[in-house]
Amino acid sequence: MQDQTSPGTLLGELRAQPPLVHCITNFVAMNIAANVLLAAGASPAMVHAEEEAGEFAAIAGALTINIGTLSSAWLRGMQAAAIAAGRAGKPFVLDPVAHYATGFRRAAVDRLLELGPTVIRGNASEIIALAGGASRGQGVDSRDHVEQAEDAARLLAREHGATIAVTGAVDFVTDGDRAARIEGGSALMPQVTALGCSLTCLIGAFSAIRPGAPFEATVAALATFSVAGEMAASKADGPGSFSWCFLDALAALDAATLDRDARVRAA
Ligand SMILES: Nc1ncnc2c1ncn2[C@@H]1O[C@H](COP(=O)(O)OP(=O)(O)OP(=O)(O)O)[C@@H](O)[C@H]1O
Ligand SMILES: Cc1ncsc1CCO
Ligand SMILES: [Mg+2]
Repeated sequence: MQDQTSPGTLLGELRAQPPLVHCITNFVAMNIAANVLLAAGASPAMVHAEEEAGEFAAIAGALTINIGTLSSAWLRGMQAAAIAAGRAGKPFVLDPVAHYATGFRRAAVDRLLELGPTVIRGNASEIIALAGGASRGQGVDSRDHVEQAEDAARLLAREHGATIAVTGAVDFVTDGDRAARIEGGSALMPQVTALGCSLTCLIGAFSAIRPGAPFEATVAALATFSVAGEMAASKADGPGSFSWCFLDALAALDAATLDRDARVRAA
Protein backbone atom coordinates (compact mmCIF):
# COMPACT_ATOMS: atom_id res chain seq x y z
CA MET A 1 0.00 0.00 0.00
CA GLN A 2 1.34 3.45 -0.90
CA ASP A 3 -1.07 6.35 -0.52
CA GLN A 4 -1.16 9.83 1.02
CA THR A 5 -1.21 8.41 4.52
CA SER A 6 0.51 5.04 4.14
CA PRO A 7 3.13 4.33 6.85
CA GLY A 8 5.90 4.58 4.22
CA THR A 9 4.68 7.95 2.93
CA LEU A 10 4.60 9.32 6.48
CA LEU A 11 8.04 7.90 7.28
CA GLY A 12 9.42 9.53 4.11
CA GLU A 13 7.95 12.90 5.10
CA LEU A 14 9.27 12.56 8.64
CA ARG A 15 12.79 11.96 7.32
CA ALA A 16 12.52 14.83 4.82
CA GLN A 17 11.48 17.29 7.54
CA PRO A 18 12.43 15.91 10.98
CA PRO A 19 9.80 17.04 13.53
CA LEU A 20 10.82 18.36 16.95
CA VAL A 21 9.12 16.09 19.49
CA HIS A 22 8.70 17.27 23.07
CA CYS A 23 8.96 14.16 25.24
CA ILE A 24 8.13 14.17 28.93
CA THR A 25 8.95 10.55 29.61
CA ASN A 26 10.37 8.57 32.52
CA PHE A 27 13.94 8.16 33.76
CA VAL A 28 14.05 4.57 32.47
CA ALA A 29 12.93 5.50 28.94
CA MET A 30 14.71 8.80 28.32
CA ASN A 31 17.81 7.41 26.62
CA ILE A 32 16.27 4.64 24.54
CA ALA A 33 13.31 6.81 23.50
CA ALA A 34 15.62 9.59 22.29
CA ASN A 35 17.70 7.04 20.36
CA VAL A 36 14.57 5.50 18.84
CA LEU A 37 13.41 8.91 17.61
CA LEU A 38 16.83 9.72 16.17
CA ALA A 39 17.03 6.33 14.42
CA ALA A 40 13.58 6.87 12.91
CA GLY A 41 14.61 10.33 11.71
CA ALA A 42 12.89 12.64 14.22
CA SER A 43 14.36 15.21 16.59
CA PRO A 44 13.66 14.39 20.27
CA ALA A 45 13.89 16.76 23.24
CA MET A 46 13.39 15.50 26.78
CA VAL A 47 12.12 18.57 28.67
CA HIS A 48 10.13 18.19 31.88
CA ALA A 49 10.85 21.12 34.26
CA GLU A 50 7.69 22.97 35.22
CA GLU A 51 9.53 26.27 34.65
CA GLU A 52 9.87 25.62 30.90
CA ALA A 53 7.63 22.71 29.82
CA GLY A 54 4.76 24.98 28.74
CA GLU A 55 7.00 27.28 26.72
CA PHE A 56 8.69 24.32 25.05
CA ALA A 57 5.45 22.56 24.11
CA ALA A 58 4.38 25.58 22.08
CA ILE A 59 7.48 25.37 19.83
CA ALA A 60 7.54 21.59 19.32
CA GLY A 61 5.64 19.73 16.60
CA ALA A 62 4.03 17.40 19.14
CA LEU A 63 4.02 16.64 22.87
CA THR A 64 4.25 13.21 24.48
CA ILE A 65 3.61 12.62 28.19
CA ASN A 66 4.46 9.43 30.08
CA ILE A 67 3.84 9.07 33.83
CA GLY A 68 6.33 6.21 34.37
CA THR A 69 8.45 7.88 37.07
CA LEU A 70 6.08 10.54 38.31
CA SER A 71 6.53 13.25 40.94
CA SER A 72 4.42 16.27 41.88
CA ALA A 73 6.83 18.68 40.18
CA TRP A 74 6.84 16.59 37.01
CA LEU A 75 3.06 16.49 37.03
CA ARG A 76 2.96 20.29 37.16
CA GLY A 77 5.30 20.38 34.15
CA MET A 78 3.09 17.87 32.31
CA GLN A 79 -0.03 19.94 32.92
CA ALA A 80 1.66 23.16 31.78
CA ALA A 81 2.89 21.40 28.63
CA ALA A 82 -0.48 19.82 27.81
CA ILE A 83 -2.27 23.16 28.25
CA ALA A 84 0.25 24.92 25.99
CA ALA A 85 0.08 22.17 23.36
CA GLY A 86 -3.72 22.44 23.37
CA ARG A 87 -3.60 26.22 22.92
CA ALA A 88 -1.07 25.90 20.07
CA GLY A 89 -3.09 23.14 18.36
CA LYS A 90 -0.24 20.62 18.71
CA PRO A 91 -0.94 16.87 19.07
CA PHE A 92 -0.58 15.48 22.60
CA VAL A 93 0.10 11.76 23.12
CA LEU A 94 -0.47 10.24 26.58
CA ASP A 95 1.13 7.05 27.97
CA PRO A 96 -0.63 6.18 31.26
CA VAL A 97 2.07 3.84 32.62
CA ALA A 98 0.73 1.66 35.46
CA HIS A 99 -1.94 4.26 36.26
CA TYR A 100 -3.93 1.59 38.10
CA ALA A 101 -1.15 0.96 40.62
CA THR A 102 -1.53 3.95 43.00
CA GLY A 103 -3.93 6.75 43.87
CA PHE A 104 -1.31 9.36 42.88
CA ARG A 105 -1.05 7.94 39.37
CA ARG A 106 -4.81 7.59 38.97
CA ALA A 107 -5.36 11.22 39.98
CA ALA A 108 -2.57 12.39 37.66
CA VAL A 109 -4.04 10.55 34.68
CA ASP A 110 -7.50 11.94 35.44
CA ARG A 111 -6.08 15.47 35.27
CA LEU A 112 -4.15 14.79 32.07
CA LEU A 113 -7.23 13.25 30.44
CA GLU A 114 -9.11 16.47 31.15
CA LEU A 115 -6.52 18.27 29.00
CA GLY A 116 -7.65 16.37 25.90
CA PRO A 117 -4.99 13.97 24.63
CA THR A 118 -5.03 13.40 20.87
CA VAL A 119 -3.73 9.84 21.21
CA ILE A 120 -3.51 7.49 24.21
CA ARG A 121 -1.15 4.50 23.97
CA GLY A 122 -0.90 1.76 26.53
CA ASN A 123 -0.51 -1.95 26.95
CA ALA A 124 -3.65 -4.08 27.33
CA SER A 125 -3.74 -3.92 31.15
CA GLU A 126 -3.45 -0.12 31.11
CA ILE A 127 -6.21 0.35 28.52
CA ILE A 128 -8.61 -2.07 30.25
CA ALA A 129 -8.14 -0.27 33.58
CA LEU A 130 -8.49 3.17 31.96
CA ALA A 131 -11.97 2.18 30.78
CA GLY A 132 -12.88 1.08 34.32
CA GLY A 133 -12.35 -2.66 33.80
CA ALA A 134 -10.50 -5.12 36.02
CA SER A 135 -6.98 -5.44 34.65
CA ARG A 136 -4.40 -8.01 35.67
CA GLY A 137 -1.43 -5.66 35.17
CA GLN A 138 1.54 -5.97 37.51
CA GLY A 139 3.39 -2.68 37.96
CA VAL A 140 4.35 -1.48 34.48
CA ASP A 141 3.90 -4.93 32.91
CA SER A 142 0.77 -6.08 31.10
CA ARG A 143 -0.75 -9.46 31.95
CA ASP A 144 -3.76 -9.12 29.67
CA HIS A 145 -4.20 -9.79 25.95
CA VAL A 146 -4.79 -7.01 23.45
CA GLU A 147 -8.03 -8.69 22.22
CA GLN A 148 -9.43 -8.33 25.75
CA ALA A 149 -8.78 -4.57 25.58
CA GLU A 150 -10.42 -3.86 22.22
CA ASP A 151 -13.87 -2.96 23.61
CA ALA A 152 -12.22 -0.78 26.25
CA ALA A 153 -10.25 1.00 23.52
CA ARG A 154 -13.38 1.72 21.46
CA LEU A 155 -15.14 3.02 24.57
CA LEU A 156 -12.23 5.30 25.51
CA ALA A 157 -11.91 6.60 21.95
CA ARG A 158 -15.54 7.74 21.98
CA GLU A 159 -15.42 9.06 25.54
CA HIS A 160 -12.30 11.18 24.99
CA GLY A 161 -12.54 11.87 21.25
CA ALA A 162 -9.04 10.38 20.98
CA THR A 163 -7.21 7.72 19.03
CA ILE A 164 -6.43 4.75 21.29
CA ALA A 165 -3.53 2.37 20.67
CA VAL A 166 -3.27 -0.92 22.56
CA THR A 167 0.06 -2.68 22.08
CA GLY A 168 1.08 -6.29 22.57
CA ALA A 169 1.53 -9.34 20.36
CA VAL A 170 -0.92 -7.88 17.81
CA ASP A 171 -1.54 -4.15 18.20
CA PHE A 172 -5.00 -2.55 17.98
CA VAL A 173 -5.78 1.08 17.08
CA THR A 174 -9.17 2.81 17.00
CA ASP A 175 -10.57 6.32 16.81
CA GLY A 176 -13.99 5.02 17.85
CA ASP A 177 -15.08 4.83 14.24
CA ARG A 178 -12.28 3.09 12.36
CA ALA A 179 -10.06 0.34 13.78
CA ALA A 180 -6.99 -1.60 12.66
CA ARG A 181 -4.83 -4.45 13.85
CA ILE A 182 -1.07 -4.43 13.23
CA GLU A 183 0.82 -7.72 13.26
CA GLY A 184 4.56 -8.21 13.51
CA GLY A 185 7.18 -7.25 16.06
CA SER A 186 8.87 -9.79 18.29
CA ALA A 187 8.38 -11.52 21.64
CA LEU A 188 11.76 -9.98 22.55
CA MET A 189 10.22 -6.48 22.56
CA PRO A 190 8.57 -6.71 26.00
CA GLN A 191 11.90 -8.12 27.26
CA VAL A 192 13.56 -4.76 26.63
CA THR A 193 12.39 -2.05 29.03
CA ALA A 194 10.74 1.12 27.76
CA LEU A 195 10.21 0.13 24.14
CA GLY A 196 6.52 0.89 24.66
CA CYS A 197 7.45 4.29 26.11
CA SER A 198 9.68 4.88 23.07
CA LEU A 199 6.81 3.94 20.76
CA THR A 200 4.65 6.58 22.47
CA CYS A 201 7.32 9.16 21.57
CA LEU A 202 7.39 7.88 17.98
CA ILE A 203 3.60 8.28 17.76
CA GLY A 204 4.29 11.89 18.70
CA ALA A 205 6.77 12.19 15.82
CA PHE A 206 4.29 10.82 13.27
CA SER A 207 1.49 12.95 14.75
CA ALA A 208 3.61 16.05 14.16
CA ILE A 209 3.77 15.07 10.47
CA ARG A 210 -0.04 14.63 10.23
CA PRO A 211 -1.62 16.67 13.05
CA GLY A 212 -5.04 16.31 11.46
CA ALA A 213 -4.83 12.52 11.08
CA PRO A 214 -3.95 10.96 14.44
CA PHE A 215 -5.36 7.54 13.50
CA GLU A 216 -3.11 7.26 10.41
CA ALA A 217 -0.12 8.68 12.32
CA THR A 218 -0.57 6.13 15.10
CA VAL A 219 -0.93 3.23 12.66
CA ALA A 220 2.25 4.37 10.89
CA ALA A 221 4.26 4.48 14.13
CA LEU A 222 3.04 1.03 15.21
CA ALA A 223 3.72 -0.43 11.75
CA THR A 224 7.24 1.03 11.85
CA PHE A 225 7.88 -0.69 15.20
CA SER A 226 6.41 -3.98 13.98
CA VAL A 227 8.53 -4.14 10.83
CA ALA A 228 11.73 -2.96 12.57
CA GLY A 229 11.05 -5.43 15.38
CA GLU A 230 10.84 -8.34 12.96
CA MET A 231 14.03 -7.24 11.21
CA ALA A 232 15.88 -6.95 14.54
CA ALA A 233 14.62 -10.31 15.80
CA SER A 234 16.08 -12.05 12.76
CA LYS A 235 19.56 -10.85 13.86
CA ALA A 236 19.40 -10.74 17.66
CA ASP A 237 20.53 -13.44 20.10
CA GLY A 238 18.49 -12.13 23.04
CA PRO A 239 17.16 -8.92 24.63
CA GLY A 240 20.59 -7.27 24.87
CA SER A 241 21.52 -7.54 21.21
CA PHE A 242 17.88 -6.99 20.25
CA SER A 243 17.93 -3.48 21.68
CA TRP A 244 20.80 -2.34 19.46
CA CYS A 245 19.68 -4.43 16.46
CA PHE A 246 16.33 -2.65 16.81
CA LEU A 247 17.92 0.81 16.57
CA ASP A 248 19.90 -0.32 13.53
CA ALA A 249 16.77 -1.78 11.92
CA LEU A 250 14.81 1.43 12.51
CA ALA A 251 17.56 3.53 10.96
CA ALA A 252 17.86 1.17 7.97
CA LEU A 253 14.11 0.89 7.35
CA ASP A 254 13.04 2.71 4.19
CA ALA A 255 9.59 3.81 3.11
CA ALA A 256 9.13 1.15 0.41
CA THR A 257 10.16 -1.71 2.73
CA LEU A 258 7.83 -0.40 5.41
CA ASP A 259 4.84 -0.35 3.05
CA ARG A 260 5.78 -3.75 1.64
CA ASP A 261 6.21 -5.51 5.00
CA ALA A 262 3.67 -3.74 7.23
CA ARG A 263 0.77 -6.02 8.12
CA VAL A 264 -2.06 -3.59 8.83
CA ARG A 265 -5.64 -4.94 8.58
CA ALA A 266 -8.90 -3.11 9.11
CA ALA A 267 -10.69 -4.41 12.21
N1 LIG B 1 4.55 -10.70 22.20
C1 LIG B 1 4.85 -9.73 21.34
N2 LIG B 1 5.10 -10.03 20.04
C2 LIG B 1 5.38 -9.07 19.15
N3 LIG B 1 5.50 -7.75 19.46
C3 LIG B 1 5.25 -7.39 20.74
C4 LIG B 1 4.92 -8.35 21.74
N4 LIG B 1 4.72 -7.69 22.91
C5 LIG B 1 4.92 -6.38 22.66
N5 LIG B 1 5.25 -6.19 21.36
C6 LIG B 1 5.56 -4.91 20.71
O1 LIG B 1 6.40 -4.19 21.61
C7 LIG B 1 6.19 -2.79 21.48
C8 LIG B 1 5.96 -2.20 22.88
O2 LIG B 1 4.69 -2.59 23.32
P1 LIG B 1 4.38 -3.10 24.80
O3 LIG B 1 2.93 -3.47 24.81
O4 LIG B 1 5.35 -4.12 25.23
O5 LIG B 1 4.58 -1.75 25.61
P2 LIG B 1 4.64 -1.48 27.17
O6 LIG B 1 4.10 -2.65 27.94
O7 LIG B 1 4.02 -0.16 27.42
O8 LIG B 1 6.22 -1.37 27.37
P3 LIG B 1 7.09 -0.50 28.39
O9 LIG B 1 6.18 -0.10 29.52
O10 LIG B 1 8.22 -1.39 28.81
O11 LIG B 1 7.58 0.68 27.65
C9 LIG B 1 5.03 -2.63 20.52
O12 LIG B 1 5.55 -2.32 19.24
C10 LIG B 1 4.37 -4.02 20.49
O13 LIG B 1 3.75 -4.30 19.24
C1 LIG C 1 10.46 -0.15 34.52
C2 LIG C 1 9.75 1.15 34.61
N1 LIG C 1 9.40 1.66 35.82
C3 LIG C 1 8.78 2.83 35.74
S1 LIG C 1 8.59 3.37 34.14
C4 LIG C 1 9.39 1.99 33.54
C5 LIG C 1 9.66 1.78 32.09
C6 LIG C 1 8.69 0.88 31.45
O1 LIG C 1 7.38 1.35 31.46
MG1 LIG D 1 4.27 1.03 29.11
